[in-house]
Amino acid sequence: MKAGMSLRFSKMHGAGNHFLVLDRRGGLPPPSPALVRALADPFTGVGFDQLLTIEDPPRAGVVARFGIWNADGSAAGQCGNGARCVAAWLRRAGVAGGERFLLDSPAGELEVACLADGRYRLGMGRPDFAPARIPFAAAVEAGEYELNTEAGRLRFGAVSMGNPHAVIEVPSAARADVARLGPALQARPEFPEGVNVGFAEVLAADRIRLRVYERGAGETRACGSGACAAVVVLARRGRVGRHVWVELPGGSLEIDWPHEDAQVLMAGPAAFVFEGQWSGPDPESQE
Ligand SMILES: N[C@H](CCC[C@H](N)C(=O)O)C(=O)O
Repeated sequence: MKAGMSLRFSKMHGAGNHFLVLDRRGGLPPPSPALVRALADPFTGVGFDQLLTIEDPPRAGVVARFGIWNADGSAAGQCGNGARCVAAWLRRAGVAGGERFLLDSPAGELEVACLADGRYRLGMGRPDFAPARIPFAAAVEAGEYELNTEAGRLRFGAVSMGNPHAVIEVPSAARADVARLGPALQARPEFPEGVNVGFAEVLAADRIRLRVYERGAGETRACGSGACAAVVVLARRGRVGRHVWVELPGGSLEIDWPHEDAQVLMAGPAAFVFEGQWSGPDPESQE
């Protein structure tokens, strides 16, 4: 994008996980990492956890594709809360017509269902526990791992939901030292592409509390793929059932994982906050 740029965007959130939504279907080039960082600045930019782009669909039958950038400018493979906001954006724009449609994401196609209560339910794909595809450097797929970090020895489950997740079970999510343990695990070389770190407190077989220190964004008020990751890790451990309410600081998500080979279903809200226009110099020339 050239000097003296101007961008129209939508500001949205899904359970408090907040986004800038940029329509690229008119041929807008992908945002540079420098532009993402400039827009993410809460003081001189717009402020968000992720920037989501709306893009032309890769094939007939798919309504649109969306791209995902974390606030630090890094690209991501999946964003559950963001996918619901993209679905709401496409519905309001009249691009998506019916109650059910397909979206394409960097992690593949997602089935969207618009629920009568105003929430959106997404098929988030099947969890992948294979270390090589998380990616996580482990000799064998153990599901559960331990690592010595600068914040002490941590025990966690590891899984990909199209993006990498580590889930640590804690006695109290409120008292978890998220700001110290999250970066400590992310710093480990065993996660060569980084990792989103979830801190899960089991309240009942169908209810957990969760906080997530996200890759490229820090602690967010909610993480959709993180909620899916926490449920599948805890379900495999026998700590929760197959239908779980996940209570995050910004709201609740409803997760279903019918059986070991099934895809994970996530239902939750999507909200519009405001429409805006950003103008500024090309950050590429500033960095
Ligand atoms: N930070 C994540 C992307 C956003 C995921 C989260 N906001 C969600 O709702 O799934 C990553 O780098 O993999």
